Amino acid sequence: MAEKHPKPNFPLLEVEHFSFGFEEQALLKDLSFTLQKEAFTLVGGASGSGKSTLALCLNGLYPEAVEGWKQGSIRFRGKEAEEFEKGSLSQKIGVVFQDPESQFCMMKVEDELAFVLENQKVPSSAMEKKIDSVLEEIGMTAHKHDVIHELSGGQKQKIALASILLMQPELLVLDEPTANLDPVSSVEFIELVNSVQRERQCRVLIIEHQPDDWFPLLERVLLLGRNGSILADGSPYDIYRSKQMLFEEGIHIPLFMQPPETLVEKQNPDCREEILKVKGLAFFRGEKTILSDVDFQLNKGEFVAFAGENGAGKSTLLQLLARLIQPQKGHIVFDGKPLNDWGEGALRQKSGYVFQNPEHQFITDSVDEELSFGMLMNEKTDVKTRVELLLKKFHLKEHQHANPFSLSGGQKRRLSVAAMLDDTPDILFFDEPTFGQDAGTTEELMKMVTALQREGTTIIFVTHDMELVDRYCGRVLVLSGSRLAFNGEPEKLWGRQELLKQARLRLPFRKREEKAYGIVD
Ligand SMILES: Nc1ncnc2c1ncn2[C@@H]1O[C@H](COP(=O)(O)OP(=O)(O)OP(=O)(O)O)[C@@H](O)[C@H]1O
Ligand SMILES: Nc1ncnc2c1ncn2[C@@H]1O[C@H](COP(=O)(O)OP(=O)(O)OP(=O)(O)O)[C@@H](O)[C@H]1O
Repeated sequence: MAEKHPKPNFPLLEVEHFSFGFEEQALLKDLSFTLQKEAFTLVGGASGSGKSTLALCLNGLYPEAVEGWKQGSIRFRGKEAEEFEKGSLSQKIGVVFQDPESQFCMMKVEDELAFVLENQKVPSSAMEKKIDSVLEEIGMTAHKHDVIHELSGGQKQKIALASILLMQPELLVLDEPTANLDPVSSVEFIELVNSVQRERQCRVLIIEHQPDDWFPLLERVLLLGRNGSILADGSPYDIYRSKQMLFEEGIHIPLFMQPPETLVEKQNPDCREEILKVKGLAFFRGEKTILSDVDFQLNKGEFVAFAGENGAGKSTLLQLLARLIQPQKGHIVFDGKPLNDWGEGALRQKSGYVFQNPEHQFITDSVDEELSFGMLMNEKTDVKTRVELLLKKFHLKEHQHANPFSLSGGQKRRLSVAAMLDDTPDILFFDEPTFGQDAGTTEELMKMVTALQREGTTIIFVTHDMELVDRYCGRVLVLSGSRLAFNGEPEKLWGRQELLKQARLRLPFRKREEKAYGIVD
């Protein structure tokens, strides 16, 4: 196919001795690389290494939009970033940010896309055609008139992509685009990006912790080190072969390049003592049934996952169990007593909740205060030592005085989890605790969670990560069509092909491999 973007003699992007920081602190250090041929490049690196910051510098938002400084240069097609008219570089280098919702300005899909075109001064007479064409390209024609906040996570991600595609970017930067998607939506989104790239002949930079599903598309991997400088830059196979270096930096290695995993021995506790009992639970939002007829019980010390497609009601169920919201029908019994009979103080002491959006949890102005807040409330001793330990375990020590809102996505998530892990509560509710985390932190987090489980804490994870379900969970509950569609061991779920399809779940890597080799039917 003919190249859509003419190729002058200049490389697409040249980053030369580029550094960026705030006050004395350099976040990106002396980066030099050129992008030209490769269709897909993955930018990886430990959480906090500066990947999102790099994306913001590339499209010209930083240092303009913040009080930051920069050294060195970024050139696009031979022209210095600062020589571009305000806002025009972000059309050539289009970034889809980590949280697509932060990108939307309008209520409805077509208005959002029209807004983007308006900013580009496209005449109204030409808008409809462009909107229809981009919606067709991403397979969202049927959703033209939909309200954005009523779309599923995967659909929102597609609309965020569409709004960037309308600017005809030559370089498309996607910052953890599949982190919030259910397993099938995630694969579909990757296929979509692949077809967009082939059709438009643009170049794509993917910022991602988990390289697995992107791997077949990747031509190059560029890793940032914890100190914000380039750690490695080369072909995917060469980079991911350096296992020791990746391990030390806490970077995920593709599953197929890891030694055959021995499954973590799941701790299926003998304990038959019930901690939660749910009967006839139903929850509605207006006319919409979110959950109905949900019955199950959990025992002390179990490690349970809630799985299901985007919008299936997993977070809703978790919030109901933690009494953050009230059901319209049904009963919940917690530790032998109706949930509503518990006093607020006693309930909060017995349980911990990690929100899907970590920012919903922050109540203080600094990382160390955030960690000590609960301890002081519960009149704990040794607060300083306990805080130090958590800072160290969660790699937050050098940010202890930072405002929680200024942290990177992964750091925010680590802080929200760490704030719940000091104690040994009876039950811990986690809404997607591992998304956007590097390998090192995921490992550390799972060690701490399983240690708590050994001490008798019941753990509930809402997760899209089937590897995690496979390795750690004794039980998985699948929500589909507003009902509880499965309640049992993960191994049994992996045998239920139809249900997996219906709930938009995937087999974990281990089972996909077995299937590929004909070991299972
Ligand atoms: N505050 C709200 N107002 C209106 N609708 C909501 C609200 N919160 C959730 N919903 C809707 O309720 C349904 C269930 O949402 P919920 O967040 O529980 O799903 P989920 O399974 O956790 O999804 P995801 O995997 O995308 O996080 C979805 O259709 C969602 O759009
Ligand atoms: N506005 C800000 N003020 C001060 N420090 C900041 C600000 N924004 C980001 N940082 C710091 O810059 C560093 C890099 O953050 P960035 O979000 O680029 O990391 P990342 O590699 O994308 O991380 P993650 O994988 O966790 O998303 C972090 O240590 C973060 O705390």
